[in-house]
Parts: sequence; C-alpha cells; structure tokens
Amino acid sequence: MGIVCTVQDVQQLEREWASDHDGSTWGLMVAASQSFVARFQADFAGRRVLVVAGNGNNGGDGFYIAKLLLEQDVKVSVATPLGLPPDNIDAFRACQEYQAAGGQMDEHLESAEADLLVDALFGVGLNRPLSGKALVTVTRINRLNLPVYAVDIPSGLHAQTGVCQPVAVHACATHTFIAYKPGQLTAAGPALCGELTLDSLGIQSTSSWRYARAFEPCLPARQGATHKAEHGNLHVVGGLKNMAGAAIITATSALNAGAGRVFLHCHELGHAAALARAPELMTRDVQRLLEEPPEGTYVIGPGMGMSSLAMQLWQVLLPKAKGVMDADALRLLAAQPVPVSGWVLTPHESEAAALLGVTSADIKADRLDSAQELASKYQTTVVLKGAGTIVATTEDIRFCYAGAPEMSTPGMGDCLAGIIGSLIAQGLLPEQAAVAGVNWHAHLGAKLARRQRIVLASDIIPLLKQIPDLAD
Ligand SMILES: NC(=O)C1=CN([C@@H]2O[C@H](COP(=O)(O)OP(=O)(O)OC[C@H]3O[C@@H](n4cnc5c(N)ncnc54)[C@H](OP(=O)(O)O)[C@@H]3O)[C@@H](O)[C@H]2O)[C@@H](O)CC1
Ligand SMILES: Nc1ncnc2c1ncn2[C@@H]1O[C@H](COP(=O)(O)OP(=O)(O)O)[C@@H](O)[C@H]1O
Ligand SMILES: [K+]
Repeated sequence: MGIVCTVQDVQQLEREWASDHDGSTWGLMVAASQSFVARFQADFAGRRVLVVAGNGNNGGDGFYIAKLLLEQDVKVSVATPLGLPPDNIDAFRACQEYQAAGGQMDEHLESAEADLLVDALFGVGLNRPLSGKALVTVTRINRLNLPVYAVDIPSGLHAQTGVCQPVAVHACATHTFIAYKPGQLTAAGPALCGELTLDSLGIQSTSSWRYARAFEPCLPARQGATHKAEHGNLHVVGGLKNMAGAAIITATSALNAGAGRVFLHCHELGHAAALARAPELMTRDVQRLLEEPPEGTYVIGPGMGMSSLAMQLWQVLLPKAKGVMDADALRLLAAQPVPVSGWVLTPHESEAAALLGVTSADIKADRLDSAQELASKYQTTVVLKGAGTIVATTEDIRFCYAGAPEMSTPGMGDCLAGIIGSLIAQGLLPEQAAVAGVNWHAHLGAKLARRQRIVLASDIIPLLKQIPDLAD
C-alpha cells in the first residue's frame, strides 16, 4: 500500500526535511535523481536519452539525472525550451553540475537524436494552465512519439486533480517521490502516468490516504462445515418495467461474488429472463417488498426508474435496510438529500453532480474534492466511479489501482454494485466491501481489456467465481 498526500502536504514535508538539513533541499534533489536513474537503469542502458528540463526544481531533477547518466556513459542531452533556472533554487546548482560534467544543452527539442525522453518540465509546482512556450513544448513532446519517462508527474497534469492543463505529457512510466499525489491516481492521471512507482526518499508521512499497487484480495472464502445461510442474503431491488437487464446483471454479479442467497425483486417481466441467466436466483414480486422488507443486505437502484413505485420502495427501504444505493436510487436521494450512513453510494460523475447539486463539469474538475464532499454530506462511504475510481469515507480516501477505458460500457456499474453488495452480505464492513469490490472489478476489467476492445459486465461476471489470478 502506497501513501497518498496532497501536494501541499508533500511541499510541507519537503520544508520539514530541509529544516532538519541546514535549511537545504539539495540532498533531496540528489536522492530523487539517483532513485530515478536506478529505477530506469535497464531502460536507459545503451539508448540515447533526451532530458527536457523546465526552469523549476523538476527541471533541477532533470539536470541532475542527466549528470548521473553522463557519469554512466549513457548518451544524454538536455533541452531547455523554457530557459535556465534562476540562481536561487536547487535547480541552478544541478544545471551547473551537469555543465561541469561536460553536459550539452540546447533550447530546441528537435535538435537531439533520441531513443527516449525524460520529462522534467514541470512537477508539483505547476500552478496555472499552460500557455505559450510551455504549451507548445508539451504538445511537441507528445508529437515526438518517443517513450517518455516522467520525473515525479507527467508535465501538464494537475498533481491534485488529475486534470490536464489543458494538455499533458503522455508517459509510459512515472517515478514519483515522497508520496503518491491524487492527480496521478484519478481522472486523466492513471492513463497518462503509465507504470507508476514511488520512492518515499525515506520521508515518513502521517497521511492515512492509500493507493494499493496490486490487487490485495480479502475476499470471503467458503471454509469447513459451512452452509449457504452463513454467507448472507442479498436483495436486489430494481428492474422495474423494461429495465430488467440492469437488475439481472447486479443479481448475477452478487451471486457469482459469493452471496449465500440472492433475491431479485423486480417486475415480473424480468423473472423468466433472470432465471434463464442464472437459475440459482430467487425472483420475487417487487410490490411485496412494500409490505415487509425481509432481513438482509440490499442493492437498490439498478433499472429502478423514478416512478412512484420506485419512490415508494426507496422510502420504505431507506430507514429499514442497509447495503448499496446505485443508479436511480441515487437520483431519488438527490431529490431528497439526507444522511444515509450504512449505505454505500456508488455514483458515476453525473449522479455525483445530482447528489451535490452541481454540474458534471464541476465533478470532473475535482473528483477527489467531490468524493470527499459526498462522503461528508451523506455521512457514508462513497464510490465515485470512472477513470481512477475513488472510495471516500468521512475519514479516509482509497484510490483504485486498476481499471481500463474498455470498461466504459453499459451495465458495468450494475455489476460493481452487485459485487459490493455481495461482499457486505458476506460480512465485510461497507468501506472494506467498497474498496475490495472496486479493486476486484477493476482488476478483472483491466485483465480482459488486455485482449478485448470492449469489456462487458457479462464478461466479468463468470470470472467472479474463479480464484483471482494475481499474476494477471
Ligand atoms: N523542493 C524539493 O524539496 C524537491 C523537489 N523535487 C522536484 O521539484 C519539483 C517541484 O519543483 P518546483 O516547486 O520548483 O516546481 P516545478 O514543478 O519545477 O515548476 C515550477 C516552475 O514552473 C513555473 N510554472 C508553473 N506553472 C507554469 C505554467 N503553467 N507555465 C509556465 N511556467 C509555470 C514556475 O514559475 P512561476 O510560478 O515562478 O512563474 C516555476 O518556475 C518536484 O515535482 C520534484 O520533481 C525533488 O527534487 C525532491 C525535492
Ligand atoms: N475509463 C475508465 N477507466 C476505468 N474504469 C472505468 C472507465 N470507465 C468506466 N469505468 C468503470 O466502469 C463502471 C461504469 O459504471 P456506470 O457508469 O455506472 O455504468 P452503468 O450505469 O452502465 O452500469 C464503473 O465501475 C467505472 O469506474
Ligand atoms: K515532469
């Protein structure tokens, strides 16, 4: 599990480090550069490396990396399209040391013949949208079509929000320092960072936010003299008129994810289709739920619509049950916002916008802040779906380690809701179930995306029965 810090916290940690080291961060720049070179030693050996250095301390890392590569007889050149660093920052010394070691520099990127590029243009100091030379340089780096290794963060990516400013370098790998930054893990971050690694440089942070770099299964197992009754009852409520599919996906996902019994409370038109798909399901007339909802965990919302029946179901279940609220149940909640502690909310960006009374563009502009606001407003666990899914509680943040654009298909969210509901039914706490469910779903989706153009929920559902293959 890697630690994630806000950019402000990382900068504060740097200042604290400096105050313990004669007021200087030079030692950190040296350590960061050494770590970067060690990380990509095998990739750089025998290749011609072009370092693109900005005029801040990210550029300073770039100069020092270039110096270290020169010392290892790697063919290296440095491009300085934004000019040289001022003499009051560490980058100035790094630039001088590179030149003293015989290093060459050129303002123009295109002059150098290179096999790969080190992006040291901007790091966490990017503080406004790119324009002029900076904008042109990022666009040129991408047009060169070379493998790009980013120092700390791809230049142009906002380290806190993961939003491009308005363009960003597309890296094949990023090596970051001190802690992961939120912008690497959500929105455009995961796609632009490529393979992301961290070196804390020996600095300890007290942040409780976490990012798992691999799937860490904590899935309930069947063991010993057990019975299905010990693995929970899961009730899926949705699939009202003409929308059975969504609820069937949720119910079959929950069944394959291991819930002891799965009841599907949907319109009777959906019963035959559900049983044809999975005869292990138990179908129920949804109207009967209004009388006395049975005990168990609920997933409410997939294909439920916004009819008066949907509204009645939501109102009956809200105070009596616990579980997952997805899709239309979130729209109903948005219309009558109340704290719903004990329910996991699984909005995509448009549902999140409705829940906060803002626009989808507002959510996209700051997914982390939106997830935190949702958790605080509704006093519960929130899964903000989409590229770089975030699980937020009132205290903590977890970032999803996988996922793929090929998963942006209809029904994929219904599948996730079923998985999380199933894990809660089997005894996981809501937050644990949300984190495990999100990572499991994304792990399987990403695995399939390596050989499929499109990944459907129906492709993921059968894999839920298998023991997760961690080598994938
Ligand atoms: N300090 C440390 O302890 C350590 C730091 N380390 C490294 O330093 C990096 C942070 O360095 P940093 O803070 O100097 O910021 P950086 O990312 O180089 O950019 C700042 C420069 O860009 C400029 N600028 C900003 N936005 C702009 C825009 N849109 N368009 C154009 N210009 C823009 C801004 O100019 P100004 O705002 O002053 O006009 C300033 O000149 C960090 O990511 C890591 O790699 C490591 O060595 C570990 C120890
Ligand atoms: N670009 C992407 N990268 C990673 N995961 C994605 C991406 N697009 C969609 N997903 C995942 O696919 C699922 C889609 O959910 P949702 O939008 O609710 O679909 P639906 O409403 O059709 O069921 C979510 O879990 C989401 O995180
Ligand atoms: K960079």
